Amino acid sequence: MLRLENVHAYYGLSHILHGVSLEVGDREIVSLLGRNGAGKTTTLLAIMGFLEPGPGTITYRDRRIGGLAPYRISRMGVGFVPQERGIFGNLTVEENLTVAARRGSNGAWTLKRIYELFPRLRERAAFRGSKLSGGEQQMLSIARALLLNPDLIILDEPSEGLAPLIVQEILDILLNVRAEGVAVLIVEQNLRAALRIADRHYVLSKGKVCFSGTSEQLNADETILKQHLGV
Ligand SMILES: Nc1ncnc2c1ncn2[C@@H]1O[C@H](COP(=O)(O)OP(=O)(O)OP(=O)(O)O)[C@@H](O)[C@H]1O
Repeated sequence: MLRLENVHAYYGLSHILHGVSLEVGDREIVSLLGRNGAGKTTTLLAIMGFLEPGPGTITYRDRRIGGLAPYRISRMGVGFVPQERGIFGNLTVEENLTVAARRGSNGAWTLKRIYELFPRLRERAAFRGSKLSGGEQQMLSIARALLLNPDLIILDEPSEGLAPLIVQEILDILLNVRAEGVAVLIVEQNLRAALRIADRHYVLSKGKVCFSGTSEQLNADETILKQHLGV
């Protein structure tokens, strides 16, 4: 569904990604791991069209998306949940959701279904975005991405700064989302969270993939765990 082949990315003159290749299949949950500064966020920004395209190819459903504007990539069915969450603090939860829904197609994800998946958001429907807890903001950000009816949802460290119980809740939501047919690419610092939900993992180091494999293979690779994941 999503394929990166030998992708390079730059911030000005700084060469950050040095030939990243990875794949996400239909209905798969794939994690992207690595230490701070390894290039995880940069990889997501390159996929979503926020960076000038460098050498390498990025394809989504066999169409090249490198160089397309972010809104076009999201309209093709790629939802993005950025690290800073991107919700409107001065709008209510329901307004945040209806603004997102209006931009989407008449697809499967409706406000009603979103409230079934996120009962907390229904309870908080009249609250302003800025009054939500970190976990609720993260849920709202995921809900907004789903209302665009994506086939693939990409998340940048959704567990960052959240209490373990809320992290569990968010991981359960992502498992439900996958059960509905949506593939997931998730950047994580939290190895346990990644091992819990992802089918396969990629580990980045200095802008290169230094490991790719299943949870079982990752758990068995002590060098990768020690050197690149600090376990
Ligand atoms: N806007 C920018 N301009 C220049 N360099 C940047 C910029 N953003 C990130 N970098 C550099 O790019 C490298 C990769 O950063 P990136 O944010 O992709 O890492 P990461 O793996 O997501 O780590 P983190 O968990 O810290 O977000 C780092 O060396 C970082 O300092």
